[in-house]
Amino acid sequence: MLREGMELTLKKVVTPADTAAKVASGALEVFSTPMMIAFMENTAFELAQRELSVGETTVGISVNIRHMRANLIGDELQCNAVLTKIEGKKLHYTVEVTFSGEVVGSGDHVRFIVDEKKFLENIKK
Ligand SMILES: CC(C)(COP(=O)(O)OP(=O)(O)OC[C@H]1O[C@@H](n2cnc3c(N)ncnc32)[C@H](O)[C@@H]1OP(=O)(O)O)[C@@H](O)C(=O)NCCC(=O)NCCS
Repeated sequence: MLREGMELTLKKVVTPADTAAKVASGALEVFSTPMMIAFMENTAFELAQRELSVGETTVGISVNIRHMRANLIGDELQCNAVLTKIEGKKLHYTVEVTFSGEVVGSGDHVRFIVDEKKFLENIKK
């Protein structure tokens, strides 16, 4: 069962697929902001998914993130997500990525609990 205050920490090593040059968010071979946000979303998603029923999942509906420190391929990062507030189907998180104890990026993220089948059926074509 989901409870306010739950948290999860995941690790990841920066790979060549994660760079700004690779995902076209910039020119340099450094850890990209979109892949940092994907790591934050993945941590928040995993935290919720472990507690949901079969057929339920979460989708991301909001991110408000700062990226404060650059990283190179091979750096081992940690992401911590804390479920700060449950508001009906809305799950509010704080997320923080660190490298060697220094903050790489942080911010707020919101996910929404959906029924997988209904969500896909409701997408307008
Ligand atoms: C999640 C989603 C289905 C909610 O739509 P819905 O079921 O019609 O629900 P509503 O529009 O009534 O919104 C429910 C609540 O979420 C809020 N909300 C919905 N989308 C939001 C967004 N993008 N940012 C912030 N709040 C949002 C609404 O303001 C509402 O808040 P309230 O209950 O306090 O009034 C819809 O926003 C959506 O499909 N978003 C895209 C998600 C996505 O594709 N993510 C990427 C894949 S993981």
